[in-house]
Amino acid sequence: MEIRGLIDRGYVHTVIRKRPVDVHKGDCGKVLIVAGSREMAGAAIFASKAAIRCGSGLVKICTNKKIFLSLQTSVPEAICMEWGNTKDDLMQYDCIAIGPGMGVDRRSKNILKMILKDFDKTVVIDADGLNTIAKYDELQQLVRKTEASVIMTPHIGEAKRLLGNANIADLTRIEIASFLRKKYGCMIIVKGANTLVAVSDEDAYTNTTGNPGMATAGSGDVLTGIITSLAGQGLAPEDAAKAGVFVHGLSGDLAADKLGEYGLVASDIADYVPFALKELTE
Ligand SMILES: NC(=O)C1=CN([C@@H]2O[C@H](COP(=O)(O)OP(=O)(O)OC[C@H]3O[C@@H](n4cnc5c(N)ncnc54)[C@H](OP(=O)(O)O)[C@@H]3O)[C@@H](O)[C@H]2O)[C@@H](O)CC1
Ligand SMILES: Nc1ncnc2c1ncn2[C@@H]1O[C@H](COP(=O)(O)OP(=O)(O)O)[C@@H](O)[C@H]1O
Ligand SMILES: [Mg+2]
Repeated sequence: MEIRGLIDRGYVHTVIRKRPVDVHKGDCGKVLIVAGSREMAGAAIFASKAAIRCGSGLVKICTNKKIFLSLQTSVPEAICMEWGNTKDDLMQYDCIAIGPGMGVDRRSKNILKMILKDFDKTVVIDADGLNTIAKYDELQQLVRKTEASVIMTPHIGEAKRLLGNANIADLTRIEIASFLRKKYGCMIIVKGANTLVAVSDEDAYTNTTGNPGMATAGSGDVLTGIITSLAGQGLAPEDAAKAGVFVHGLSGDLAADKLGEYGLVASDIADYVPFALKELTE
């Protein structure tokens, strides 16, 4: 695997376009985000707020009923759904995200299994979605076999778990991506300063946006929402992954210009997504 180039503004301009005047919400993607739990409502809020702010026509959140009220207060545009109802026809969605703050248990395993078996568009897997896959061989096989285009978004700690707790401390980002790619055969985003996006066994790209202010709880959940939204709006999985990390970093940069790096929080990144998209489509 080699770094083929940088993810820069010039490239992102070619994949995120100004909206046609006659567009309607049905054209803007219907996405499902499986996220959150009683202890971690925030993760579901950040991901769904980012997805709606990134332009999705409809965002549905599948989560624990106990956090419906917090979600509906923080992101009233999103529709809440209970875990048990995930069987509701998955193919109606243009993209599905799974993982932020959902916990690692049998229920997480079962939902992942269902999505990987029954869905054939883009699936973004983050956080506890990745931790659950790391725990069950059966899911690891399914990631390799699924017809869906899977995008995994690990930070270094999650990457280590996905590689069976191997010692990866001395590996470069590209070596980590390469091992993950060999094991899972899907698109891999290794997060952190200069996030790396590995789109095939040969090709990887480095992001050029983002700042240390983004080292704050929930900023990865925002990234999940952005990539999911872009894939749901019709970007090819590879473009959703690459443009998604760029838009995420640019939103963080615009937020930091205004707020500085210390006080920047995840909700700010989601709130600045519209400004990043405005800049990119003007
Ligand atoms: N408000 C909410 O609801 C929020 C909920 N959230 C949810 O919390 C859940 C747990 O997710 P999490 O990422 O916080 O914990 P976890 O996977 O154990 O990772 C920590 C381990 O990984 C390592 N590590 C991490 N990054 C690294 C790096 N860049 N480079 C190197 N190492 C790195 C780190 O190592 P250390 O720093 O200790 O050396 C440590 O061992 C998950 O469901 C998530 O969605 C969050 O989204 C926050 C907001
Ligand atoms: N120093 C940094 N520079 C640029 N981006 C960063 C930096 N630190 C963290 N980020 C970004 O913030 C996000 C953190 O995601 P993650 O570790 O999953 O956090 P959380 O689980 O709390 O949401 C990633 O997109 C990562 O690239
Ligand atoms: Mg995370």
